[in-house]
Amino acid sequence: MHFTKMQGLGNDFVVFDGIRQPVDLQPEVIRAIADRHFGVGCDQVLLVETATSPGSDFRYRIFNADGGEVAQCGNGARCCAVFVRRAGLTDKGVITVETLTGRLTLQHRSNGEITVDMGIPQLAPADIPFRASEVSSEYLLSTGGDTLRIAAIGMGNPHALLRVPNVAEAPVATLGPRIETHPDFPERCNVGFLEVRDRGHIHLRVWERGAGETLACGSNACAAVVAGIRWGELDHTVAVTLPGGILQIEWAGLGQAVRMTGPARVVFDGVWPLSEADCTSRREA
Ligand SMILES: N[C@@H](CCC[C@H](N)C(=O)O)C(=O)O
Repeated sequence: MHFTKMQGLGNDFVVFDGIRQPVDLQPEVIRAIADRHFGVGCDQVLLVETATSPGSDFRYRIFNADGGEVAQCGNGARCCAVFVRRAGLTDKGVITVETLTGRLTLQHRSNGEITVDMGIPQLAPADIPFRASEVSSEYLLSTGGDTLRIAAIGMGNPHALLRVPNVAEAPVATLGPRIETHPDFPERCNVGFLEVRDRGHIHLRVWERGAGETLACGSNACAAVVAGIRWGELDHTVAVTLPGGILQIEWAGLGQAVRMTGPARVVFDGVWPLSEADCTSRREA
C-alpha cells in the first residue's frame, strides 16, 4: 500500500489513497503503522475513498493511533485537501468531503494555507456526547478527588476544555488521560488545556483521545475558541498557538459553523509494508 506521510502543525498522519489501490486497515495494522519505534509513526492514519453521497468529492476516514475509527480531524482535513490535489484526484480549489458523521468543506487559499468549514459546534450534552442534565457553558467534573470546571463541546468529536494559568506547566500527561476516560464522556474525549492570553489569542495543549499529547489538534482548537467565546473571554477571530504552530479560528456565534485556517505539508512518500520478508515493523513476541 502506497502512502504519504504528512503533517499539519506537527500533528502527523499516514495518508492512503483508497481509490486507486485496495487498502485494508485492520486495527492491528493501524497500530503497527502508527508505532513510533517499530512502524512509520503518526498520530492518525487517514484514508481517502470514493464518496458515497451525492455532493461530496471524497470520503475522508480517520483512525487514531490506537486503531479506533473516529469522525473528525481538523489538521487531517487540511492534509486531505493537499493530498487529493497532489495525487491528481482533483484540481478543485474547494473540496467537499464526507466523514463518519457529516460533511466538511476544504478551501485552498492563495497563500498555500487551507480553510476548513468545521461545521456547527454541538452544545447539547446528548450530541457531544456528555452526561449532563442541561446545556451550560461550564460543567463541574469530579475526578480523583478534584472538581474541575470544564466546557464540553462537540466538533463532530467530543472535547473537554479547561482553563489553565500557564500551558507550559499544565498537567497534560496526568489529567489528560483521566478526563479522556471519565465516565461522563461515554465515547471518551479530547482534552484541551487553554491559557487565554488576550481576547484574540490563546495558547493550547491537547491530550488527544486514542493518541496522547500531540503537537496540535485542529478540532480541539475550534472547541477551545467556542468555549472561550461562550465564557465571554474571546472575540470572534482568535489565533491559537499550539506546540506545533498557529491556527486561525473564527466563530460568529450560535448556529454558525467554525472556520479553521492553517498549513498542511507533505513529509515523504512510502510503501507499507515493503514485503513480508523485509518487514521489520512488528514487535517480536
Ligand atoms: N488531531 C485531530 C483529531 C483526531 C481525532 C481525535 N483524536 C479524536 O479521537 O476525536 C484534529 O486535528 O482535529
